[in-house]
Amino acid sequence: MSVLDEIIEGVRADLAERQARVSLDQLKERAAAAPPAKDGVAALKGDSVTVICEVKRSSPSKGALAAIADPAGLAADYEAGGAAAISVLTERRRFGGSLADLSEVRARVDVPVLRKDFVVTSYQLWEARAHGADLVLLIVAALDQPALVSLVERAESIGLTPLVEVHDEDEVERAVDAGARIIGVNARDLRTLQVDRSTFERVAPEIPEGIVRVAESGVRGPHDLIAYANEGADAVLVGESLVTGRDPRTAVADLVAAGAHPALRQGR
Ligand SMILES: O=P(O)(O)OC[C@@H](O)[C@@H](O)c1c[nH]c2ccccc12
Repeated sequence: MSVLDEIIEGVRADLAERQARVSLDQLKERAAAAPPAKDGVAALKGDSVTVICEVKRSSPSKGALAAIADPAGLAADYEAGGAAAISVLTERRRFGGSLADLSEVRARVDVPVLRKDFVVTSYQLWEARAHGADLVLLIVAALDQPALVSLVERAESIGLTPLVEVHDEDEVERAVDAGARIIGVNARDLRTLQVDRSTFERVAPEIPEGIVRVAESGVRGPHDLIAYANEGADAVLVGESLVTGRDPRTAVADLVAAGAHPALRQGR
């Protein structure tokens, strides 16, 4: 069994517990009371390379990264540094996250918020919306094609913008066929946890014009952002280097400044 399979097994067990506690109707009521979803595509696309900053306590590859007692405070620092969106890991067992983190972050920031989890059923989309998410991660490697297609459609129909994650050329084709408007190329293969920064360069050219291209994982600082930008990234998604660094606000500001450099505009 791959790491991804193991994670999903745990996600399904936790999901069954929540489903027993909160009915879909209740979730839909909460979603209806949530503030309307913000436009995720508009937030990520622009003249500059934008930065999505992640709230992540631990990871399967590295274990504990940061305690993050105040996820909303961290998100506020990210926003003050110029983050275009905030990603909140809500998976509990391996990443130490929760839907409460998502709600707290949502209440604090104005930029769009992404629910980062292992979504396998539309119940989780309603949860995301009920807790104020604007974007939701859908991982191609975790879903068969009919499930991917229906989750993309359902997400859009309830106002959520899916960020569809791929890590090879075949998965790009599946994401495009499913109607993705934002595709994230993850340099970390979730089956092996290996990070390979050349993945983006190889896979991104397969993403058709007009779809937002996000480079995910392995961004240590401005030089990695610039490399991804030169390979065609519209946005980068950064977690570990921000949560383990001393000054997240300044670290984000440095990334945002690099992403706004006029030299990057050529060829974009
Ligand atoms: O911490 P990093 O290397 O900066 O990576 C962030 C983000 O890309 C990573 O957390 C991630 C990308 N896709 C995922 C899917 C599930 C869980 C986590 C992820």
